[in-house]
Amino acid sequence: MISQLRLMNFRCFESLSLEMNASGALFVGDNAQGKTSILEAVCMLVRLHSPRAGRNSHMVKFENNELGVAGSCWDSELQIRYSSHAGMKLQVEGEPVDRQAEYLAAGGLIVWMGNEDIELIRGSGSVRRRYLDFIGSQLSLEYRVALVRYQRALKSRNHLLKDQRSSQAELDAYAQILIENGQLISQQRSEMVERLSELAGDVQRSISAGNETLALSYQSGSGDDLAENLQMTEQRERRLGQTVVGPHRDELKLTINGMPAGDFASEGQQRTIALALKLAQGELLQQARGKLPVYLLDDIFGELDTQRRNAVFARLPEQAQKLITTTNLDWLDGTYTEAPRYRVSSGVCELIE
Ligand SMILES: Nc1ncnc2c1ncn2[C@@H]1O[C@H](COP(=O)(O)OP(=O)(O)OP(=O)(O)O)[C@@H](O)[C@H]1O
Repeated sequence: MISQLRLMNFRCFESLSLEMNASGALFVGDNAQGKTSILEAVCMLVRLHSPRAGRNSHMVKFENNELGVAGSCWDSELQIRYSSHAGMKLQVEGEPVDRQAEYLAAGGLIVWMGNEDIELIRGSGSVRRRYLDFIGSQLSLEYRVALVRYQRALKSRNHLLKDQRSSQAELDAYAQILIENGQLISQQRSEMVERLSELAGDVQRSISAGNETLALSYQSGSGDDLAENLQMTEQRERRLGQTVVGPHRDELKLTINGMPAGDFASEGQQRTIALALKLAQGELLQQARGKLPVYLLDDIFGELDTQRRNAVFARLPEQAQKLITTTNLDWLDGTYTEAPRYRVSSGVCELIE
């Protein structure tokens, strides 16, 4: 769990210092006041990952050069400093660490739930691959390392494929990195999807009162043999200037009652599927890692009908720390009363007595 969070020049916060208890907190405020930024900072601190910033520089408060995020997570004291000229500087227990993998070894777990999760059903395959990658990276450091290597090699190989002068030896060298790391990624994604399908199917059944069958399946973008397929497609790849086989072309297929969810699920069913996928993520992480994730719930409860809201609360582990943002407390009918409440306004966060 997170017991302390400190921010400096993060988004609209010049500074913030929060002590948190095991149950979590409710952050209440109008739109654009800084609620989501607090959850984003927690996600950065624990996983070095922002669910919404394309670039780290976007998180630095306007007209400043450097941001700081620090805090106490799962009994480790963590600190991030970032500036565009010096990049990311990390510390664990007050000691600098050079590698992100070393920082992440502290091993905190996060589930982020937000209204944009509906894109998991409606959006492109990249949204679903990111969902799997965020889980995979929390399940094993090995997965994260393979993913980073794969993505770097893919970028370099695509660059070479666009250049007529690039040599076969160079292309082969990058293909080898894709093969080595791609196999691990495919293998782990396939195992993850099998377990997620069971868990998400169960959540969907409980939220829909047993009426709906949700199933997940993994469709490999590598074919049966990535090495062979890379060789076979190389001429086409040279023409197109990009690598066309590999895990970056994987799909996570979602079906509801046997039909593709993106094409046939109603708006309400899609919302339930999005919840089911995220709740399944939490259950998988908990089972595999033997500890509870922190749940970051970004403004979802005001949007949900009572039945779905109750179903989500019933499914969230009681002991898990939950950080919840909301624009109003109208929905809070005794469901979640024990957590401290904070008012967030123009980048200032104050405890509501
Ligand atoms: N780098 C930045 N520096 C300063 N302010 C920023 C930066 N990035 C975003 N903001 C601003 O911070 C404010 C808070 O954004 P945030 O998304 O945290 O609000 P919110 O309270 O969650 O709003 P909503 O309820 O609409 O989701 C917004 O006004 C946004 O424009």
